[in-house]
Amino acid sequence: MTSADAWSATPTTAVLILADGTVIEGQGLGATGQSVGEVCFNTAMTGYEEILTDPSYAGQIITFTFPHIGNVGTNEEDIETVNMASSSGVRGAIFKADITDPSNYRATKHLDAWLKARGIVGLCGVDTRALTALIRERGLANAVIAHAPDGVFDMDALKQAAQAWPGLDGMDLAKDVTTAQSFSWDETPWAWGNGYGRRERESFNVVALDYGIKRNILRLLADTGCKVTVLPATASAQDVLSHNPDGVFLSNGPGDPAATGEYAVETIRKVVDEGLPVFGICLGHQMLAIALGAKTTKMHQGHHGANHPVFDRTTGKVEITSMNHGFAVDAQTLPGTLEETHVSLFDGSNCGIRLKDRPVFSVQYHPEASPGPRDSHYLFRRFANLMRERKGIASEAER
Ligand SMILES: NC(=O)CC[C@H](N)C(=O)O
Repeated sequence: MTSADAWSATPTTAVLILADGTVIEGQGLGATGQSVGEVCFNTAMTGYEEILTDPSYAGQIITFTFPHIGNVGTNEEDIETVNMASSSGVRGAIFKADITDPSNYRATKHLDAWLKARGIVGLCGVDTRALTALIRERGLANAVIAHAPDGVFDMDALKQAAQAWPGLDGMDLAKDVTTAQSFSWDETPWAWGNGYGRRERESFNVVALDYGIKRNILRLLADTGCKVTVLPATASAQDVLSHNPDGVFLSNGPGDPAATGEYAVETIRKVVDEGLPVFGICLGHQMLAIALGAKTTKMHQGHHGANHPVFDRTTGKVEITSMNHGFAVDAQTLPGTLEETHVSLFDGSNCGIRLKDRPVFSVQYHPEASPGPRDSHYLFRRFANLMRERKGIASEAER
């Protein structure tokens, strides 16, 4: 069937079809073809390139609520993906307005061409407010996004594909985006890119477990004085300990933490038992919680944006954070050994934990931002202080 409307000046060349049969029509951008995933919405007003290259979005189609996306083009420095060999990132992108020509001195490519080159299907000319309202009402939805320049779509087949997709619940995607080989961050060509990491090194030897790690995490760890060795998600505790780390970092990543737990949980548990300082972000936070006896749940609409207020129970301070998660740690299931340190001021959901008797802590949000505010960068310094403490070195100011 053709859905191009003879009365419309802009014929339909791309569609989004939700598993319940809802059809949203617009104009295609980026790659042609079709892709299946969970539709979420991100409320950030800046940083679309960093969002689109965050490996945690694997299996998801992002609706940008900010209407003008693409105005500053794209460049090589704002890519957050570290494992460039991984192809399984974001599944699609939805914008309100068509993409204008870039107007920024850093731009090297138009977002449309960039999406095409990365195989990301795009849809624009859509009422993103209505789509966001729909997701808020009905919850995160499985869907197919399709782009066909001739405007010909097999709607039934697309709907069936959306219905047949099992969804993120129970899906392990960290194994798809993690690095195949361990590597040292210092030796990667982009490590020194953005002015981070130039600080004189202290001798912190940090192992980062890569479940879908972002570049800015590595930059900030380096900036805090860490020499970072990145290991694949499936690394055993023995692998981790063979590097003789001063601390272990658990990264963000895509998919359902409960499904990722199989190989990661045992490693995390053993590392914690060793008494090593541990710092986890997002998926790393969720898996740390699972490893220590708590449970995670799927959220109704998730948190994706750059202005989420979080309350730090330990200091009484509020920080504005960057978030990207569709699962959350159920605070009701935290064992007595764990303390809830941070909560979301939007919905009260858990945003941070720490072990009462060990140097182990994690947060649900993204202190590395990229994009987003820098309020939470202090957590990297907190991690460094835990390592200093263990080595008998005096702590430095967190903020
Ligand atoms: N950014 C992340 O690490 C996301 C964690 C997990 N995949 C979630 O959606 O909750």
